Amino acid sequence: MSAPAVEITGLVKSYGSTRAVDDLDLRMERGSLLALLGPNGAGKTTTVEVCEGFLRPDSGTVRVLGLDPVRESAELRPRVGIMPQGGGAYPGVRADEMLRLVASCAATPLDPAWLLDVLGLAAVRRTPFKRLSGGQQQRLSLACALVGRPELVFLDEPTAGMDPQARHLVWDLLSALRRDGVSVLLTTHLMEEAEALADTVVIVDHGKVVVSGAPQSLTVDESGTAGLRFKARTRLDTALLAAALPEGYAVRESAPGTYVVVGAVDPQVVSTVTAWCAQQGVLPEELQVGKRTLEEVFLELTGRELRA
Ligand SMILES: Nc1ncnc2c1ncn2[C@@H]1O[C@H](COP(=O)(O)OP(=O)(O)OP(=O)(O)O)[C@@H](O)[C@H]1O
Repeated sequence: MSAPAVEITGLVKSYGSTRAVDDLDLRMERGSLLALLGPNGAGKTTTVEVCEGFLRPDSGTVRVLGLDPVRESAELRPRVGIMPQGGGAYPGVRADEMLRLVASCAATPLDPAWLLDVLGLAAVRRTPFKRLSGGQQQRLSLACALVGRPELVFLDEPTAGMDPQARHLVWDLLSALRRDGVSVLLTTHLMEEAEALADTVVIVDHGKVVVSGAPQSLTVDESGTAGLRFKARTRLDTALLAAALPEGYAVRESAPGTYVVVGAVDPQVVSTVTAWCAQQGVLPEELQVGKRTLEEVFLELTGRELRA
């Protein structure tokens, strides 16, 4: 059986006294798309740079396509595509020259003209890199990561700074790659990107995995149902509210002033919650029945906003 696309065990990486990655485990199956989601400074880039072989772990093991990314980098390089954060190129090089140059290093490259077209760059193919907009530079950098037909790609914030139209072009291309069996590991702090694309989302914070799983499984609550949430003043008596509900329901204050009713929601449950709030003289704001967003998952687990 072939090794996983990426397997990380107990990864620790510090910069001086800053522990950027703190005992992180991760497994990514071949042909899947994994999103490392977390706020700024969570350790996403550091994790990816260790996988790319640019940084050595302080401790722990990392295997990419079954290989050690530092010791076996020569074997890995032709099989892996990399889009670093911020990209970069010679300022004077034209978009198509740059992509053709990268393609010339690969055994069986994709057609550069096709890739420029798919990424909405055909009209600027003769434009020097430094004159491309930030979003166009990002797309060219993505094209460079993909043109060699890699088995696995690492994309560090691939859509940062793109307008919604460009972002959707990139999402479509990444979905197509995944359908073709390419393994994709991307970092993002856009939860809608993770929800739209990923088979597996790994939410990281302070260098640790907070939670991981399929987006559909993370966004239902622990009872496996859609759940009910509302906001109100802090420190409501959650035990009292739970007692007003049928047996088996639980109520938590998941973050200060955010309440979650865990259990199957039906009209009677909504009515009981609002009636109980009325008795307490409390207005339940933003009352919501349905799946959580990944933003809410992060908030409930860390007490902080993902975008903060
Ligand atoms: N070269 C470096 N030297 C010192 N500290 C660093 C260096 N690179 C990263 N750090 C620190 O390590 C921590 C993790 O950074 P990292 O870039 O891996 O996070 P990130 O999740 O990718 O963040 P972002 O979303 O902002 O890119 C942060 O506290 C950061 O300041």
